[in-house]
Amino acid sequence: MFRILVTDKLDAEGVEILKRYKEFDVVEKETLKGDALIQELRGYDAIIVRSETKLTKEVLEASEGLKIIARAGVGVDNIDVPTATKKGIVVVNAPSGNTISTAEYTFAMMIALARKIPFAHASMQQKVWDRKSFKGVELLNKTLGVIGLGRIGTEVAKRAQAFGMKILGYDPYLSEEMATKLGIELASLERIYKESDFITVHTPLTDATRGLIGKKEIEMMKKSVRIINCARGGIIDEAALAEALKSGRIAGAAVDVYSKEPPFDSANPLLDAPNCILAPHLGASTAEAQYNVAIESAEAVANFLLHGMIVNSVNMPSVSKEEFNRLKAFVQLAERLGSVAAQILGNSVSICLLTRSFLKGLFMPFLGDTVNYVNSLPTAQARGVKLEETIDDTPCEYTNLLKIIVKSDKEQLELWGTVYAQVHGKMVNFNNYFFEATPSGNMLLIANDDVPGVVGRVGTILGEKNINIASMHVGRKKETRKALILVAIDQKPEANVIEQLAKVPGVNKVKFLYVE
Ligand SMILES: NC(=O)C1=CN([C@@H]2O[C@H](COP(=O)(O)OP(=O)(O)OC[C@H]3O[C@@H](n4cnc5c(N)ncnc54)[C@H](O)[C@@H]3O)[C@@H](O)[C@H]2O)C=CC1
Ligand SMILES: O=C(O)C(=O)COP(=O)(O)O
Repeated sequence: MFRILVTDKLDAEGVEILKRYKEFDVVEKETLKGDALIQELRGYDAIIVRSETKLTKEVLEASEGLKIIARAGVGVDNIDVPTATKKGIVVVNAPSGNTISTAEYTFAMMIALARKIPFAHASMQQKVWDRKSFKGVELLNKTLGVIGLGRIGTEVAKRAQAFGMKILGYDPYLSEEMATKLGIELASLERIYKESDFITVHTPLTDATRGLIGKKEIEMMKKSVRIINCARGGIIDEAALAEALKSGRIAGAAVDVYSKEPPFDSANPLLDAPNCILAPHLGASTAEAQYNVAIESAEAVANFLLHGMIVNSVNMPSVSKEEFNRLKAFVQLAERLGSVAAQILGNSVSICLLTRSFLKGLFMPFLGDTVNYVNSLPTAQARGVKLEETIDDTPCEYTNLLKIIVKSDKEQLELWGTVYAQVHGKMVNFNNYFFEATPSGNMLLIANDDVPGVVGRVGTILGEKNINIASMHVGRKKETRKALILVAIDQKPEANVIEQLAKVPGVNKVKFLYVE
């Protein structure tokens, strides 16, 4: 039975999906904070949150048994992802379910700003019929600066085109070709600040985007500019924006998100800034978006807990269901080869999903269960392991081949594996000894001279000790007259058996291996 905690308000359909599984115990709680969250979280396998629950370093460090955090939305800045990764907790989000809602909302903000609708509404509520104070501007032929051209930014740009706006865009990760296709002119931030009539930000909050627009940037802008932030509080410096509004340096702003939410106890200067539309983080608050993200998150949690399948992870490579099924045998094989390498080389190794699987296998014999698919890569990096991954399409004698080369201070090990019929993972090369074996369970790896009698004597000794041989594979190098025998056995042999085998004439080395 897996325990799943749902905090923040998740659409009922998402909760229903999870409750349909007999394997899940689903508990719904209001948004929890601090100690209450720490206490409650103990013993849960999964948690589903929106933006209100803060899964801080302290909360995650105190958690026990948590395997997956699902964010029913895009931004994961309420989750300490590095701590989750260190603890081996998969973090997934629901990246596309609220894109349209947030893009439409940004547009609603832009038009409301251009036509001063909320201010006119407030005046009407005061029973003032004022037709002079609320003269606005058209969007036609105006320049819109879009900073961050991901899912939401590009949808905003598409809508702006329909309104006849010119779009200047900035996103270090968007190619010129793609921008042109989208009808966006890529421009420097400086040009966007200088030429735009409206500026909207759609980036995540990162060290690079925190305070992206501050006093200096506002100084470059037109006096008539209107600024919109439906992305994350803190991308635009709140004090600088409030000051620009109060001094009339800019025409207006629309803000949905704040550096601290709710912003009331932090005396946010935007609260009493003029010409500023404020909303309580509503970009994704539509029936459609909430339905979409709840289903995406519930399915991600179910697929992970029941099948180990990872989709939309922000700290693990994601694979689709089809890809996962195709890769399953490779993942297992890579992990097993990693385990073989670790036991051969010892733990002084200096050196996609398969790499992580291999690394998991490589570190498990020394670090035990603390290492998993999520933290195997950071574990390797923290130990100074150098990694190189290459994909080679050149045809070879195998339909697929996983080649792994591990270098330690003292030696180098080359392992090859292949998967047959999408399920049977075989090790086919061990340091240029070719054979075909399943690296699993109790095994003896015997390096010997390629002379008659060795295999027989090994079999006799094991038989005398009542150790059953499950399979035996021999790889030979004719040029050096050396051989390698991999013997799968039903139980772990005593140390004296290994000593006895090592004394067999022609045997040079015997190593016991155990692979899950
Ligand atoms: N107000 C609300 O309720 C909602 C807010 N959001 C927020 O909107 C933002 C955008 O979401 P999506 O478009 O779904 O994300 P996305 O990941 O599709 O797009 C973000 C874009 O920002 C770009 N970017 C990153 N660093 C940048 C930098 N330094 N300068 C310029 N561009 C940079 C990335 O290349 C990417 O293209 C996120 O912060 C998300 O949390 C999303 C949904 C609802
Ligand atoms: O998806 C996002 O990034 C959002 O900001 C939406 O937040 P919410 O789920 O409405 O608390």
